[in-house]
Amino acid sequence: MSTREIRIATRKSALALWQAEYVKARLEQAHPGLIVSLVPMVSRGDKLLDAPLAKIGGKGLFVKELETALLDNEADIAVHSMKDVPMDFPEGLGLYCICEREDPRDAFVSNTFDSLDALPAGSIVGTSSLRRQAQLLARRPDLEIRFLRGNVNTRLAKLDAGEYDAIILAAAGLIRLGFEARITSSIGIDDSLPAGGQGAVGIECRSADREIHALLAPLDHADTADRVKAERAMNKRLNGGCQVPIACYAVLEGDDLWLRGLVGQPSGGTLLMADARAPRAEAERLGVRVAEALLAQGAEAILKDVYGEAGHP
Ligand SMILES: NCc1[nH]cc(CCC(=O)O)c1CC(=O)O
Repeated sequence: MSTREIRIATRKSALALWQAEYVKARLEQAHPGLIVSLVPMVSRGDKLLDAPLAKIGGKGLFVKELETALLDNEADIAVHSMKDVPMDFPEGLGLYCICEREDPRDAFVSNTFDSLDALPAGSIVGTSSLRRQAQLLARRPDLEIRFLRGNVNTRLAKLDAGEYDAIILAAAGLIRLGFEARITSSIGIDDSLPAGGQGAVGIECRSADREIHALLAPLDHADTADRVKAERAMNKRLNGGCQVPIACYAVLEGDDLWLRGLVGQPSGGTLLMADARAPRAEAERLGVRVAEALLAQGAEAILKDVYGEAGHP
């Protein structure tokens, strides 16, 4: 029996729907005649919009409902922003495709100032990412970080309402939603190391669905997949995700991966950094190596403080 229809589980946010539509279009293009439908659902992370992610149970907040739909056979694949995907999957599910990465950088968005450096002392910057906060304050301890969550449209509306002098968002989300013109300036990788997986879309499905795996194969982008594999291996070793002050970013140099990693105090007082290179076939070992270099510098104590405040492991 051959698969004729694929049902995509997706969150209902504009960005999630964009990503699901993107996967649908690419599947239809690769497999003429295949019927692809969307199964939109609300995740816990979408319901609890006014709490800091780190305080409401952290990892997996955006993917659990989608995974349940896969396990209950209400959908066949789930499309995720890779930076929101936990390191481990429920029994019977796995990640079978990583699509080509969009711009991985963080973006500075302001209606008044041209760049981070142009912000006067005391300016109010909106972000709820401890990773962005730590790196921002390390460079500009004179800025005031103010809580900002919600989907991309909500965050831009809050900036436009005058609640912040500037906000920081992932460039990828802005570009995908057609808001590229709102990017005042892109922040260099060195100044704001991204979250593992930032800018990449991944597809999760049932491990036993061989036919689905084969249908997804044309969408897989090997370069992105190896880079993200190294980043996720580092996060996994540090037990981290996108809700903790951990950053990492891998690039290819020929057939070698160069992985940079960072763990920071949310205050910006301490930023630990490490990097290493390895053949791309050893992506996972590379991730573990950089994580261990960070642990050797004391990353565990910093992360323990953060988890302690957040009240989860
Ligand atoms: N944590 C929310 C989230 N998950 C993925 C993106 C952006 C797109 C991406 O990184 O693929 C965002 C928004 C943001 O950080 O600005």
